[in-house]
Amino acid sequence: MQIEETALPGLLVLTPARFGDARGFFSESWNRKTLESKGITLDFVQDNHSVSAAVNTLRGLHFQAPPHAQAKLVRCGRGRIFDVAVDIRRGSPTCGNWFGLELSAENGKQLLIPAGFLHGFATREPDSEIIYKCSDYYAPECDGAVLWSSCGIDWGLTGEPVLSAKDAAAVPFDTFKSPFTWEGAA
Ligand SMILES: Cc1cn([C@H]2C[C@H](O)[C@@H](COP(=O)(O)OP(=O)(O)O[C@H]3O[C@H](C)C(=O)[C@H](O)[C@H]3O)O2)c(=O)[nH]c1=O
Repeated sequence: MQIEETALPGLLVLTPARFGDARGFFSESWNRKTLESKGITLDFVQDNHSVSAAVNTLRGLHFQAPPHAQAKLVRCGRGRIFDVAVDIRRGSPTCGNWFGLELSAENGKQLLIPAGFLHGFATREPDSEIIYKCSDYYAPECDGAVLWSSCGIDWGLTGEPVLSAKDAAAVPFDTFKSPFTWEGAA
């Protein structure tokens, strides 16, 4: 398991080992003990799985507010996505900053997103599949969204995004009031 820090504190890129042979490969996509041995102690309770048919499908930017904030461990099971997290922890040195990277079935990379971040992705291939672990259960009453085009993110779209009505009508970042604070803030 390779673990890389990013410019946003707490946001990590994980690359599990792959054991290849003539049949293909085997990989432990998640192992609690492995993460705990690296100091990552998240208690995941729900797995999510979505498939997006069209290229340039954009889902996000979403979060769940406390008391049901979710950390997520995101990977791509088929195709290719550009996965994005935005730091919305008030008082964080990188509050308002975003990070994105390509997750694909081929590169096997994962994004570990702590609570306190917006999450979204745009698909780069048809029928791309995202699979992600969440550290709290779905709580629609705590569900929130920020407009995908209001955070200065370079999504790398090659056409108009395919959006849900909810995402198309989300609040712009500059009027959004984050429910998260930076733990280390004085
Ligand atoms: C998130 C969620 C949704 N649902 C139901 C609610 C709706 O009837 C249906 C589609 O939900 P939504 O349009 O919110 O799905 P996405 O647009 O893929 O949202 C997700 O995409 C972004 C990238 C995320 O990180 C979040 O996990 C999540 O917000 O699934 C559930 O039953 N359980 C759930 O945990």
